[in-house]
Order: sequence, then structure tokens, then C-alpha cells
Amino acid sequence: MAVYTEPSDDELAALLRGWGLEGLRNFKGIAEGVQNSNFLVEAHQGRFIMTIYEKSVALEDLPFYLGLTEQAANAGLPAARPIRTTDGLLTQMIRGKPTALCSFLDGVSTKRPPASHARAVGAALARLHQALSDFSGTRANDLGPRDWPSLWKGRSRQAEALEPGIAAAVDTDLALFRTDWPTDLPKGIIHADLFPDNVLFLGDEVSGLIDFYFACNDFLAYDVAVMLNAWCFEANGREFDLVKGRALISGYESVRPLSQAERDALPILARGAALRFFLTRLVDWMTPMDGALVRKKDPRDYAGRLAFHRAARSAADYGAP
Ligand SMILES: Nc1ncnc2c1ncn2[C@@H]1O[C@H](COP(=O)(O)OP(=O)(O)O)[C@@H](O)[C@H]1O
Ligand SMILES: N[C@@H](CCOP(=O)(O)O)C(=O)O
Repeated sequence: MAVYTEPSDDELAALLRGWGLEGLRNFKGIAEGVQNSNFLVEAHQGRFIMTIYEKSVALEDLPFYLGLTEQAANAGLPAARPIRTTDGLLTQMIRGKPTALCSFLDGVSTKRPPASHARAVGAALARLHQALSDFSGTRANDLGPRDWPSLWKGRSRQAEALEPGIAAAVDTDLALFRTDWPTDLPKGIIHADLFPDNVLFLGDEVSGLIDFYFACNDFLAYDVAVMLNAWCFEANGREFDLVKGRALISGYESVRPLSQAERDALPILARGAALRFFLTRLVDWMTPMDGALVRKKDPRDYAGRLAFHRAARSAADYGAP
């Protein structure tokens, strides 16, 4: 999140009335994140997170995101429960933008998660996959391999300036994905962005899974691949931490074992996931966002990961037994 839209006092009062909240004690913008404007709301009824959906979230997808979060919470996962308005609606509008309120989750995200967290979050991901296995909503992955060439188009010069040598390597990656990307792996609802900043912990326990706004239907193992990138690299972004990789995969498999085909696909899925985040970060890096309180994420972190995946040969390189 970030803060792109600041409600006026009157707008805020109208929104709070809509949710039946009284006795506002605290209201403040939260600087973490990238996509939406998020605020902490403390009122007589308790603590909540209010999200104003900026243009990156399509209005028609909100029932999907909020519905799956509700289903995950109902299944006992620590997902933020959406709060309905006094009229029973999941969203209200402010300046033409939909706005939702959800329960506040205790806990903190860790910047340099230890292996114990990687194991716990691996298990939480598998439980999430199981809890959503019968979810009725669907949403295509609009940041999948078919979308990467258009994100890359016209950006090779900018990428070269940031990371010399990357342009030819990305061209090779894209050519490989065109022919070798898997077609027949188990699918389901995936989170698709379960980075350390989207998981809250109390001690070693996962206390919050947040930010489902990239969730979609795709290969379940792609979600594992996203997390191998996000949780298991050293701070230099180039060296893979096998202990964390082993912990994450064994945590996942303690709930849902990977098939042999999913294991075999891990290197290419991890390479694709790294390219996805390199490309979206590159696009954001090059896009001016005047006036917003937002911290951009560095695409170069993913250049190093890509180099590792290009050399990886099997799931064992990621810590799979
Ligand atoms: N339900 C919640 N409970 C507690 N904190 C939350 C909750 N939802 C979001 N946050 C806080 O807000 C920050 C940004 O939320 P996030 O959903 O990641 O925003 P964005 O979609 O814009 O990236 C998180 O890092 C976390 O600190
Ligand atoms: N996780 C993505 C960026 C998306 O930001 P989020 O705050 O919505 O998780 C990245 O690291 O590039």
C-alpha cells in the first residue's frame, strides 16, 4: 500500500457512518505497500484497516478478492475478514473509488525472515490452497507468461541502464517460456504475491495473510515459486538460501505434497516468477507517481534472482528432497 487518496474529514465521517463505526480514536495512512491507499482506523468497535482501491484494482474483481478472503477466514486461516456496511454491502465509494474495511490482524511482518518463518508460511500457503479449492469465483492471471512480453516491450534500454547485460538475458527467458512453460500442473486459487510484507507473525506463528489483490487461478506450484523468490534469497538477491528453501518446501509439503511434475517444474516456475516481479518493478520504477507517499521496489533485486534460476537444474537446487 501507500497513500494516494486522502479522504477529507467529511468524506471520512460519511464512510464511517456507512459501516456503523462510532467514536473515532485514530485514523492514519500506512506507508507500506504499493498498490492501494490503506489506513488504520480505530473506533469504539475496534481496530480496522480501510482500503481505498486505486486504479490498479478492477471494480469487477472486488467480489472475487473479498469473497476469497472471507472464505479463507471462515476456514480458520488468519485472513482479514471484510466488514459489511449497515446496508450489507462489501464496499462504499469515495471519489469514484471503491473502499472496503476489514478486520485488523495483529502481528508484524519480518524483513529478513528466519527459516522457521519460511516453514510456517509454506504450511500456511498450502492450507490456503486447500481452503480455497472449492471457491466458486475465478480470475485469470493477468500477470502470467502471456503478459510478460508486453510488459517488456520498449523497456530494454531502461533495463540495460539499470542492470547492464539484462536485456539479452530477458529475451532468452521469454523465448524459453514461449516453448517450455508448463501446461498441465494442478491449478487452483493462488495468492500470487505472498511476500514477507504480506504475512504477519506473532513469534513463529503466522497471524496474518494479507493483500490478496493479485490472487487468481493458476498453477498452485507457481505460488510456491513466487515464495521461493520472496523468502529464500540472501540480502544480496543473488544467493539462494537452501536452508530456507528446504524449510519453505517442507512446510508446504507437510500439508499438501507436491507431485513429481510440480517439483520438476519448480526451476522454470521460479524463473518465470522472478521475471514477473522484475518486469512489474521495472514498469513502476519508470513511472512517475507525483505526490504519492510510496516506496518503489527495486527491479535489480530480481535481476540477481533471475541469474540464479537460469543456472538451476532441478528442484533439489531449491531444497526439495
Ligand atoms: N488486515 C490488516 N491488519 C493489519 N495490518 C494490515 C492489514 N491489512 C493491511 N495491513 C497493513 O497495511 C500494509 C499495506 O497493506 P497491503 O494490503 O500490503 O497494501 P497494498 O495492496 O497497497 O500493497 C501492510 O504492510 C500492513 O502493515
Ligand atoms: N510484492 C511486489 C509488489 C506488490 O506490492 P504489495 O505491497 O502489494 O505486496 C514486489 O515486491 O514487487
